[in-house]
Amino acid sequence: MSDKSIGIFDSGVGGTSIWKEIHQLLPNEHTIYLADSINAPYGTKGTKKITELSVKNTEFLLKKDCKLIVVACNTATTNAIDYLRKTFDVPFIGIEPAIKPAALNTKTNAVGILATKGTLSSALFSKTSGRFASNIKLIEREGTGIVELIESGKLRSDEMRTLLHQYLEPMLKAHIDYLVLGCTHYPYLIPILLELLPNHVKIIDSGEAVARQTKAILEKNNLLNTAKVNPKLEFYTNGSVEVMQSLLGNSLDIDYLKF
Ligand SMILES: N[C@@H](CCC(=O)O)C(=O)O
Repeated sequence: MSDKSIGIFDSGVGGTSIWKEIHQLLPNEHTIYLADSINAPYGTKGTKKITELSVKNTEFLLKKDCKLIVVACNTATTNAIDYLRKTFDVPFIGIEPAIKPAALNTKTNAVGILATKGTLSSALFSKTSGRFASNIKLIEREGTGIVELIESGKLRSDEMRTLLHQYLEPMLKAHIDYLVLGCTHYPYLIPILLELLPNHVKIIDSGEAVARQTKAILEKNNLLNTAKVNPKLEFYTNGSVEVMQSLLGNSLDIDYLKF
């Protein structure tokens, strides 16, 4: 049993989509979320820079005595998680695009994946796609510009619809029946994607799986918080508090903090 916090970080506000899944599954846990929005997007940076920023984020959360770190960013996971695990003595949970379930279930043998350049060009991604998707057509598109629009509060904008339309077009031409969201900012696009995609295309993201894995690792290490307390929910950002608030809503008792 441990009443320390779960630490969660992302290049910005996107990882709050993962935080929601974790909070829903583990409502007793104290959490500290770190949005490094000033350095977003990570997806256009190289592995060295992404690793450096991920180390800085981890150190921030460890100074706050977190018991486990969730890397709520596909780009940071695919580029830096090996290094983090080697460097810090704390359990890490990462997130990767959910290619496996899409590849196993596709009927058209064509799966679309939208992710950042940093994720799609990583060694971990090519290993995972080689392993699970070698027999299917994988239509990869870099979501250039999407993270920037979300970070600047332009989630529901004409610019966003234009970008998405452009990225989905080649996927629809290839008759995909699954679209994998390979960036934690993208679950916020689902309402718009549902309007743009035909009904038979299913959207998959990895949020729920990450929450289940977080629970399993806490259990395994005897770190679950079994006390019935009101959890402390702290959200640190070096960007806009308003954008973060707009994604999380007002119903939760959250402390928003600048750093
Ligand atoms: N949250 C994003 C990071 C995107 C970015 O900063 O480019 C991810 O999962 O990949």
